[in-house]
Amino acid sequence: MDHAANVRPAGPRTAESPADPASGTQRNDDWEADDSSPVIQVLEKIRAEVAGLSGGRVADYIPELAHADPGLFGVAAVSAHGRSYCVGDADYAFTLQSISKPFVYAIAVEQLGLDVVHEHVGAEPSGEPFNAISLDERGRPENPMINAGAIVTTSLVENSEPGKRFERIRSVLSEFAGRELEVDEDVYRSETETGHRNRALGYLSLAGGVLVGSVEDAVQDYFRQCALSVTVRDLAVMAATLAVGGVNPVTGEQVVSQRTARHTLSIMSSCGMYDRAGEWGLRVGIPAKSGVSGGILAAAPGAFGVGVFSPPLDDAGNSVRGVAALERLSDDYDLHMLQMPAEPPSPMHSVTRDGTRLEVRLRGEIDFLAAEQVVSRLAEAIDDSRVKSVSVALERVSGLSDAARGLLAAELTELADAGVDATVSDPRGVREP
Ligand SMILES: NC(=O)CC[C@H](N)C(=O)O
Repeated sequence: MDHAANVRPAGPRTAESPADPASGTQRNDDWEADDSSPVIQVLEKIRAEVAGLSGGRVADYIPELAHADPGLFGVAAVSAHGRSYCVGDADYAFTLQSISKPFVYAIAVEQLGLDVVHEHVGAEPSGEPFNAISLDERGRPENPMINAGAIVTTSLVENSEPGKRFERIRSVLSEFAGRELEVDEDVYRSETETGHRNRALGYLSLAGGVLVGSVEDAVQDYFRQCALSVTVRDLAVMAATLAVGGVNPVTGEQVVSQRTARHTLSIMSSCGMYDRAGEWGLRVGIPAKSGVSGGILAAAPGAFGVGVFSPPLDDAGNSVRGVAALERLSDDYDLHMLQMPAEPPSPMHSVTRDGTRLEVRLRGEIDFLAAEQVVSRLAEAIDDSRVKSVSVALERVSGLSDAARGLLAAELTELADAGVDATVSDPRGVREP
């Protein structure tokens, strides 16, 4: 493969601001930071720190992958609002390999539902290498992130037109990336000529009664999904799409449901790094997926999508510099998913008492936790003999979750039962489901 031909021209590197920088919620088509951005400086610092790490080996069991230059390194981050930050060999194209697995899992879950998918494949970390020959006691591969489970997951993807299953996979993965992804035919050919262990895993799953259709069809589509060509920027957009509930933050397209995105992040966090999943959870704590070409995709929920690329792998098959870069990023910038969240602003804009009347003005997005604060404050009015009436103002509320709506309604009933006259002003209609 001619790697020079694989270098895409750099994308637009404008420093244009989003249309409404103050809102921070504006979707950005191709908004990419320039070198002066402090976020770029953060990524540059991480690149400098990991550049000297020399361990690891470039994968060669797929012969075409052996040509990769071990010195390549690229990292990209895309924010929940679609702004992108790229450093190093960010436009170098490589193949997705196992990073395709969570996305094909998302397609299967979206089409068939979680329960049907997991009749065919487990959801437990295997503690074994990605190409292990193992099925659980029910005859299912242990999870959809190891090869056996991924081949089964691919076999589950439905398409109304027979033989067009891969086209469906390619098109949804392209929606995740926000651009048309294409197969690297050299890598595909190289794996189909040598990937007999994956065929064996397919037959084992067929014998277990969990692979649907023909093994060769499933394995062919699996090899093609692994050979889709991407850059770290693509990985970061794909990760950001999972991190923000299935909506691509660059194109604005809802690719999968919020629930499917959450299921996918769950599987990535328990099984995405093969037999290093526990260590990864401890040191990085960001749902992630690695691939043997040297890519790692990491999705920090609600915050960032990150893509890293560096071909030399450790003995679990994870990029050595990629792992080190994500460890630093997580630790230095508090991206661990179990990091204590910052205290959110109070949902009460003001609480005032005027004689016998208590007025509570709420603000922002009210979720279950915020509503719990509000109802506990309203409940104090029942014990306060000075208060005869309560007014709750929702003018500044931008949204109420179903759970919050339920808590508020129950507390208003409590107040009424206790003889406190409660009124709600809701000019924006946020109490309507
Ligand atoms: N870990 C990986 O990236 C493995 C993917 C590769 N296509 C294989 O099946 O062996």
